[in-house]
Amino acid sequence: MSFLFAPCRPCSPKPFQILLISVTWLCSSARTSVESRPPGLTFFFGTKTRYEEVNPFLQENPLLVTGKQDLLPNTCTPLKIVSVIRHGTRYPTHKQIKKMKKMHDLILKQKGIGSELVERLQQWEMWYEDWMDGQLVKKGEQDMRNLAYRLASLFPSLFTEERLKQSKMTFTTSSKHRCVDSTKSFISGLVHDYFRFPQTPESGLKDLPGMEPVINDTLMRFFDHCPKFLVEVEDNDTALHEVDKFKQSPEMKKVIQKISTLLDVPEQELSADLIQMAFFICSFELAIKNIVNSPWCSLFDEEDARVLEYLNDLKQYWKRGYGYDINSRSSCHLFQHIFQHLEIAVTESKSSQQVSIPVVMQFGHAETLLPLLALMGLFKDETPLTAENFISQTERKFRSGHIVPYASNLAFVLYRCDMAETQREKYQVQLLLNEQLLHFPHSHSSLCLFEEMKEQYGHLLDGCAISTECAIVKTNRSSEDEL
Ligand SMILES: O=P(O)(O)O[C@H]1[C@H](OP(=O)(O)O)[C@@H](OP(=O)(O)O)[C@H](O)[C@@H](O)[C@H]1OP(=O)(O)O
Repeated sequence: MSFLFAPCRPCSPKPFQILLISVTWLCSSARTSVESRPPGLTFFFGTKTRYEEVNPFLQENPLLVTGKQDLLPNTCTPLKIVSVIRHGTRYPTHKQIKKMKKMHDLILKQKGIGSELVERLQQWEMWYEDWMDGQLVKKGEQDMRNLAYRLASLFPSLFTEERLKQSKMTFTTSSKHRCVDSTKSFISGLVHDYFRFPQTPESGLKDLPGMEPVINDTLMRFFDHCPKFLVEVEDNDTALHEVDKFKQSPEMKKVIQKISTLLDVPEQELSADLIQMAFFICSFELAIKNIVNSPWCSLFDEEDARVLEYLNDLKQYWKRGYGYDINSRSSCHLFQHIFQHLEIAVTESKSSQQVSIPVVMQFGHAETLLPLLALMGLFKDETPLTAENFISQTERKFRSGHIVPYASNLAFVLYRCDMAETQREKYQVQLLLNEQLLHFPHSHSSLCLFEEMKEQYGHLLDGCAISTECAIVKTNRSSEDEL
């Protein structure tokens, strides 16, 4: 979907603005058709972005497979697919739901006749409840079922009924309920939607050996098991100082002023966090309920959306991406695990054996994918994202909403090419992100010889031991030095 210009801002009823009201009315009436379509903010929601934003054709047909022409020619046979998949669309976390209530209460306590927008916001029902806490929503289940159907359709020689029955597919997941439920939905999409096994209560997945999710947080939540990351980033209040600084930036202050005027709420009662939360309510209403004209969206225009997107991207950059080396280094075990799967398949193929596990599906979080992508050098900008360079980073590569929306997925596909002129060229790997070809940074090609990949990433295979990378190094300063 080409994002549309933002909906008109309803203006507050002040006498001197009669002329502006009439102009604004004309503007809004001209844009009524825009109001009836998704607001022009949908590609700025960062990690709260719908999957459909990166593949807009899915809005019309969620089962449409478009990438077949991008795959290797029939002279090359897919041997294995290893994927890392973010869970589907989810509810806000309880942390965010608390902020939602605070923001909505600020608006509810407004007395007298406010603007039409304030009234719409006051009439809006705060339907989010603490129990939701990041759980997968129905749309998220559908995200996963549809993704399973599309991946199987893209690689029918890998996703065969025979392999399904012989439990030659593995499904590993983070322990978080949204990931476990995403895995179950993905499997159900394969079994019932793609292979069309009858979906009856008794035809549970238990009848299919090996079709149960296996929880492995060492792999899918590696950041929780890396002491150096926990101490230096997760539990370090100063780690996100660039995020904190941007919350006080001129760009953010301008957004706060705008919202203060629109809501007639004193600026000192607002904050970047609360305004980001209002922006996220717009995203959740769209992603979860497909509400395209939420009053929360009418608070923002594209200029605001770009600032709020950058605030979220700064968090992801410094907490999950290139901000600190440990963010990506903590994902080495996952990368090595993926590569090992490919290497085993090459070995099996070279000895003319059947590939033992041709399908490896792994379900995690945005914070599983972002460090892994950073480790591979993907979406790296020349200049770090900071609180000071919002303007110059307008065309940045690191835009979390374009990389890790809900249901985002990174796939390594191993092929055997029998017509290859040399043994070195026989095994090749294609990289796909969100079902689209992704170029390896070292070659700017989406195709890499397996041997070349081994050479390019050898430093991660041999020189990145989690026990060393995640160890907390005690400084040898004496206690006096620390006084
Ligand atoms: O700001 P919230 O609470 O939504 O942040 C979540 C993470 O959501 P995200 O920032 O990625 O939109 C959530 O990642 P997800 O991929 O599972 O949605 C993460 O698991 C959760 O712990 C929160 O991350 P945080 O870094 O602890 O804020």
